[in-house]
Amino acid sequence: MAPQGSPAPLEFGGPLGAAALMLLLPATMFHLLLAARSGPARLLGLPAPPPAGALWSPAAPLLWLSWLGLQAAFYLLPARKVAEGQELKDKSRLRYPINGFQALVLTALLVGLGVCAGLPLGMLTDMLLPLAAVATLAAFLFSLLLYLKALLAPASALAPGGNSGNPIYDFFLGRELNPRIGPLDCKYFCELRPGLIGWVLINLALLVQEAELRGSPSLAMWLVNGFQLLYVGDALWHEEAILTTMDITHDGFGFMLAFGDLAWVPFTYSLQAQFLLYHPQPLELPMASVICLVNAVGYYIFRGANSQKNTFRKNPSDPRVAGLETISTATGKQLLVSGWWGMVRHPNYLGDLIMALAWSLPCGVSHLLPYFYLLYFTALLVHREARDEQQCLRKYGLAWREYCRRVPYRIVPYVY
Ligand SMILES: NC(=O)C1=CN([C@@H]2O[C@H](COP(=O)(O)OP(=O)(O)OC[C@H]3O[C@@H](n4cnc5c(N)ncnc54)[C@H](OP(=O)(O)O)[C@@H]3O)[C@@H](O)[C@H]2O)C=CC1
Ligand SMILES: CC(C)=CCC[C@@H](C)[C@H]1CC=C2C3=C(CC[C@@]21C)[C@@]1(C)CC[C@H](O)C(C)(C)[C@@H]1CC3
Repeated sequence: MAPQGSPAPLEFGGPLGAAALMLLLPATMFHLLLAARSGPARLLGLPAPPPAGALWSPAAPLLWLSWLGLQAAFYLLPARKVAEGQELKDKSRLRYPINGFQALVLTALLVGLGVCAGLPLGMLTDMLLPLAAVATLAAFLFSLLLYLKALLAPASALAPGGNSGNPIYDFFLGRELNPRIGPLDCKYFCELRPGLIGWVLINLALLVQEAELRGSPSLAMWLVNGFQLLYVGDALWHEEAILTTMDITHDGFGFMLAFGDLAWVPFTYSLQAQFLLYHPQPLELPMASVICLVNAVGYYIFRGANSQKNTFRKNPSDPRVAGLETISTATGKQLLVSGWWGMVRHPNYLGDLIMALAWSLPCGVSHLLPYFYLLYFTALLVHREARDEQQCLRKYGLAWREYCRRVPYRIVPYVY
């Protein structure tokens, strides 16, 4: 265990790993976008190269910037609540507007009005490659600006992780913990608004385009749209909960999150809907009902576990959690050892993975491509679990070891 106060150990394979990821992640994203459009739709193997000019459109930067501007404007509107973040190194707490769900509703109203006025939403699907190119470029430029901005930031504003002194590693992980431009908190804004809401908008455009091509959207397309809308709506409804995640409290804002939020989430998380537009899949009602049940079970575990921990962290005496068994730690905080958090050490990851399976199943079993999200997400959560484990061991020491003894499985009971 690294002693408290020592420099954070290098993650993601250090500078070499960070450099490789900065090339691999955008390459994978474009590979997936092209594979979804190609006839064989192979996850592995090279898809046909895009026709000349398919990666660029002069309208794309304008469209993308307008989208970012619109979401920033919604962020700055009066909020139903202003929440305080975790205590920072200098003992202060930042304030965050809780109006993400409002931004989703306003976006839906605006898009609805646009469609009634003749906006060709389905045509957005032809712009996905150029928009992904703009988002990738923007993520690189934005990360560079954030890196330079951090040079002027006080030491107390720097993240525990992204300040190793190696420019490649620090550019990737992000140096400043909570960079702000005026009232806009860049990381909090990017993590929940343009990418997540953009994801459901892309899904909707794919559904509209399918209806235009084939007369009506398929049942599979409805399911994928419905499940992912529920997931995004849930994230925005419980927006305040993100303030305690490691992305906000531990990770700096660098290329990893900028690219992840602005490009990776909207363009790769919509892969199932993209696949379905180009490769329609038959789905009968009985199978659809089973898939809905799988999603419902996943959501029940995901929401139950996340809400239980959030309620407990806000107020351990809340009657909904007061009866649960706990372990005391030297920091004064307690750890739950019964309820969802007594079943495995990351029950919320288990629920999230079950939902990920339900999002791929409507795409049938003839192709591996729509299962990319499940495979990637398993790798991401296994790695994230290991990172969180290290951080908890550093925070809670022996109490964490005792928790691991009492709750031996990490994500899947009796398996892992
Ligand atoms: N769709 C996607 O791409 C992604 C989704 N997610 C989802 O985001 C959600 C949040 O995940 P994440 O931020 O990784 O982590 P968690 O919400 O699991 O939070 C981990 C933290 O919870 C606290 N904790 C751990 N065990 C206990 C316990 N027994 N009792 C009380 N508190 C405990 C610790 O913090 P402390 O003690 O300081 O409170 C720990 O650091 C998950 O549902 C995950 O599936 C995450 C990444 C990507
Ligand atoms: C491969 C790559 C570029 C990695 C970067 C990782 C990011 C894509 C993810 C890190 C944590 C995330 C979270 C969500 C989306 C993906 C990223 C940004 C999240 C907003 C999805 C909705 C959930 O309900 C959530 C709010 C719990 C979640 C928070 C973490």
